[in-house]
Amino acid sequence: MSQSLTPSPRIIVALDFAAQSPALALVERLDPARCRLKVGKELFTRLGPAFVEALQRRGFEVFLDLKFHDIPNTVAAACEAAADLGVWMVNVHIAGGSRMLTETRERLSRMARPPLLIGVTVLTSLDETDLAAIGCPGTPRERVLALARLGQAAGLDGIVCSPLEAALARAALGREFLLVTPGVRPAGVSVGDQKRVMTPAEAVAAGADYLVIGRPITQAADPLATIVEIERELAGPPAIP
Ligand SMILES: O=c1ccn([C@@H]2O[C@H](COP(=O)(O)O)[C@@H](O)[C@H]2O)c(=O)[nH]1
Repeated sequence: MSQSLTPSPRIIVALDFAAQSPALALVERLDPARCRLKVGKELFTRLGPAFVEALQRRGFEVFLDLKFHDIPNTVAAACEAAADLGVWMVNVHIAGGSRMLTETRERLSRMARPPLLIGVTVLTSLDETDLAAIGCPGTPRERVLALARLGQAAGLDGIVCSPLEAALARAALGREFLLVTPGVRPAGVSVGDQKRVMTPAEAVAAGADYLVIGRPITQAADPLATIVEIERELAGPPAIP
């Protein structure tokens, strides 16, 4: 899959809300030319496919972030169901294994307009100590790279990683492989439950294609202005005449 060198829009707003009305109130203030939307486990469990369709009717491309992790047939079928919704991007946990990935890749590739298939490497809320506690020795960087290579070999379109691993992943996996990075915080904003974070400009400089940003935008007094501010940060300082 060929990608533009500067995918536009780069910002994916994570819609993590407990109900439809605050989520739609935020969406009404956003612009599909400036961001895509991510629907995760909380809203999808509450509202289901109808909510995704409502966002798409408003002109937004949707990343359905359900991070499937199950046996190959189950994950492949779930991704087909997501594709039937017409979403732009879906994801699975690469730790589900090579057969799960290849089966999903094959089944999506048979569809007329498959979504981008992205693999989660190491959640951005985990550090080396957390990994050790779940029986995974080594650094997040080592594990991200190993999982990313498995995902690339299975034909995924890209990975979810933290911006801290983006440069390493970009160097190892090439320009075409998509890097989707949560764990993004504008300077001075609370990191919350995230552990591996960078600013938007640092993430893009490191090689990230798409920035997943939730609370810094959804909890801002003016979410669209926050997006515009992040876009300015990404564009860099104005040229000196
Ligand atoms: O490793 C991962 C994978 C997914 N996420 C999701 O991204 C957003 C981040 O939200 P913030 O409010 O900007 O922290 C959230 O929906 C997560 O489920 C992630 O953070 N890390």
